[in-house]
Amino acid sequence: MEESESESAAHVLLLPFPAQGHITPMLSLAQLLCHAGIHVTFLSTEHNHRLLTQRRALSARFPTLHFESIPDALPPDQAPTIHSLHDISSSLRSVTKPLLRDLLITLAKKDDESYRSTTIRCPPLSCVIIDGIMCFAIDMAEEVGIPVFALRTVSACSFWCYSCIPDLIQQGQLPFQDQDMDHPIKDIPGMEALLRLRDLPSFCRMPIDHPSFKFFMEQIEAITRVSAIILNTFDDLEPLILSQIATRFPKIYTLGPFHALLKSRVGDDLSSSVSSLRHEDRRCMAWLDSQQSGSVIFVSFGSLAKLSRVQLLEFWHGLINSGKPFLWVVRSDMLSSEQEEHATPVELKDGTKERGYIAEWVPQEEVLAHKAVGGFWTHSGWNSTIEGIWAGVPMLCWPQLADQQVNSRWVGEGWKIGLDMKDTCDRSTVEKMVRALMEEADQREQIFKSVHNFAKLARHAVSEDGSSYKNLEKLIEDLNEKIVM
Ligand SMILES: O=c1ccn([C@@H]2O[C@H](COP(=O)(O)OP(=O)(O)O[C@H]3O[C@H](CO)[C@@H](O)[C@H](O)[C@H]3O)[C@@H](O)[C@H]2O)c(=O)[nH]1
Repeated sequence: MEESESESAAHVLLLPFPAQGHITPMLSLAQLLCHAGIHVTFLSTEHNHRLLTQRRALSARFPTLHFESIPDALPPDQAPTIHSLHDISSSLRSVTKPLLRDLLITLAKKDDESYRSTTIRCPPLSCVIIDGIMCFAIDMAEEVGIPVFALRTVSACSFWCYSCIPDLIQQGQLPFQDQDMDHPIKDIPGMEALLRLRDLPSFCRMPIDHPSFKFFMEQIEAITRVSAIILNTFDDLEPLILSQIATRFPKIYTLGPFHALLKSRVGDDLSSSVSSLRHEDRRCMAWLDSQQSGSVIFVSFGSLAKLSRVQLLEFWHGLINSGKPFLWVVRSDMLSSEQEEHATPVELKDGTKERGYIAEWVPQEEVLAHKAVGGFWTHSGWNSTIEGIWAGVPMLCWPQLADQQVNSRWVGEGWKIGLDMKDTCDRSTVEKMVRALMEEADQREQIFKSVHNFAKLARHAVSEDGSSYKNLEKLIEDLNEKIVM
């Protein structure tokens, strides 16, 4: 192969947080930048590097995309889930952080040796884009003198809510104890009439000295030091909140929905599975083909959610009692650790045959686009939410962690594109909510109208005249300019 050289002089290191919901948007961003000729070093922890089986295909498609790995302290056989945010963040700090410093120094040198073997000449590192919860990397990049941007993989409304937590503490609204969970939160600008205590990010339910609370507070403080924020949202979805964020973060690039912008810019032939850390059960697509249009409720709680056996069975009974056909992603690591980890209750699988399909992992974007799917029961992870909006599918929300509490409130009461059933999980509520989402004509029509409107706005955002498309051009220009400066 002849030696070629990319036109871009920019070389960006992308540092995702090691979990599916963070790797997927970061890898979409990597492809968008490489498509514009920018050199990208995509740095995963060793464990996830091995699981990214499509690395070769991606590097062949994008010659300026380089995959690198960095050790963490997790056992090699550990499933790709976070058992504890605290464990993973302390392993990143103790093991990954010092190595990252050495890597940044190496990549920042001109004529870097590590790329001599490749056919593309790679310029010295010019920018680091970290996941917004990998803030320990800011110190390293500052030390080496490289600008840092942050990709925040949550919605703008969640990001803004996180940013306002220090204010709520200062005003004495947090921490809260034995208070009515429906107590309104009035002091988050832009969402005055919307949130209740139960809608705040889940760590707000913990004592202020809990490691998770401290972890998030550190990130909230540190992220104010980055030069720019990138968000997987689009301007027409969260305009008021984005203007609030701009009062504290002057440089924001909204590029969402990432997966749709990727298809719009790079092409339709890309599989949505390139970033998957798990094996997909594609047989579910044939099962969907056999179902009536709009009849199926798709149930997926993302890559991290844990359920107790009681919750799992309540959900299952509720689904069965609703009488709706369902496609349900039940990961083998989904039962909480004190339960039998790798057991899906036999009762559940056997009893499902006639009424639904249970899968370990599915091609979610394809499933949401299938005509048989008429509703999406989700944990309100941001990727799932924005994928649901893009697909125009009404949502039922059962949030569990972190930002999910905020997203589900916005889905139910902000955007009115679904129903929020947070903090409940008994079978009769599940049955009632599934029926309400799938059957109640007036309500369904309202939700449909609203979600279809946002799906239309999302299509505009990623088109050539749209905000996300233009913001990407601006980002590329700015990344390239940094080299000249
Ligand atoms: O069978 C499945 C199930 C999920 N997915 C994909 O996995 C991703 C899941 O992401 P998300 O919906 O955001 O959920 P989590 O995996 O829980 O993501 C974590 O990261 C998100 C982004 O920061 C946060 O919003 C969540 O709260 C946090 O739990 C999505 O792209 C899905 O399409 C599949 O491809 N197949």
